[in-house]
Amino acid sequence: MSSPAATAPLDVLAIGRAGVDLYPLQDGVGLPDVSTFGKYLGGSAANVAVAAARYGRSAALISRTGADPFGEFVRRELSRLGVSDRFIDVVPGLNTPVTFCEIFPPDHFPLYFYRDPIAPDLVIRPGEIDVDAVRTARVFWSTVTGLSREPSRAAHFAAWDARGRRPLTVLDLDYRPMFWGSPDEARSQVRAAVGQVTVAVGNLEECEIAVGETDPDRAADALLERGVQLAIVKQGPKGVLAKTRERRVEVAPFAVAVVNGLGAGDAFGGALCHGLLADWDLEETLRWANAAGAIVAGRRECSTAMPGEADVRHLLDGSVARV
Ligand SMILES: Nc1ncnc2c1ncn2[C@@H]1O[C@H](COP(=O)(O)OP(=O)(O)O)[C@@H](O)[C@H]1O
Ligand SMILES: O=C(O)C[C@@H](O)[C@H](O)C(=O)COP(=O)(O)O
Repeated sequence: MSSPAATAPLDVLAIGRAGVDLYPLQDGVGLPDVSTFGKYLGGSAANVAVAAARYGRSAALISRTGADPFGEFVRRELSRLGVSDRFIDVVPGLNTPVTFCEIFPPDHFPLYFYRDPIAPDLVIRPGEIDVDAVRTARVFWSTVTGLSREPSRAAHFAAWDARGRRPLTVLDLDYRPMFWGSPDEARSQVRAAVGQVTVAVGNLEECEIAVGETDPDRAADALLERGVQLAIVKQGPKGVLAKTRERRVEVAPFAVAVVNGLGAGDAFGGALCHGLLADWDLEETLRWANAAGAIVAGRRECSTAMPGEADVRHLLDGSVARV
């Protein structure tokens, strides 16, 4: 795969976490008993960019790594997987983040993030944002982790200011409690961020942080009331609800034998970008995104597990029964 030309507007520009996922090669055991690990590109925003690139979309990631061999791996792997690394800088003195998980199918996948004292992706400064790239990207994708610390928080707001709430400005509500001082701190930052975007996507726990609602319909309505044009509430193996001012669409999930549910949300995100860019009907886009999520839930890792068009079509064409 080739990286997009530096001058052309990107289909998808994401900003956020990039790192190394070290995932157990044994399932059903805790980390004290795991003996071997696989090494994969990780980080939610990186995964979404890779997922979009899999469908032929031009994609780039704004992020940072440490000045270490894992940082080199992240940049090399992004490029190999079709995501431009031209907005990835090195932060001297910090380590590239490493993430471990435990794999207890079908529904228990605890994550262990090693991002202390601060992850390089949280030291992106406002003046370092390529505002032209942010303004012209067809999709600008961000996640709420970027709001958890300065200077990254100011950099996100600078990017949104430059973009001016232009469609398709997406916020992944991706709330990870361990990155925040308190849920209340997250609430106030995420609420301010919702007012900058046109699409919000999150699960029920994340919607509670964003708008104080845990009922899917009420959560979507509350996001729309804050000026979002498309609100998407993911419910894991229960599927997804999406609302615009005119429409309410609910799409069932696909049944899969779950290996590792981590990464399903990012697969959903990359597929969502693809469907929105293609201007597909909302229901069709969500069916595609659910299928992509299910495929990754059926695989061990995240980035390199992202499906291509043929994989998704295979599932959509009914080769595997729907729930
Ligand atoms: N166990 C599963 N079986 C089938 N589909 C799944 C499963 N987990 C997730 N998905 C699909 O992936 C989408 C995103 O996953 P979800 O777990 O809701 O995201 P997140 O990881 O961000 O919370 C879901 O809407 C669903 O369609
Ligand atoms: O997001 C991270 O920093 C690590 C990811 O690579 C990770 O595996 C993950 O949590 C995926 O997120 P999800 O798609 O929301 O399950």
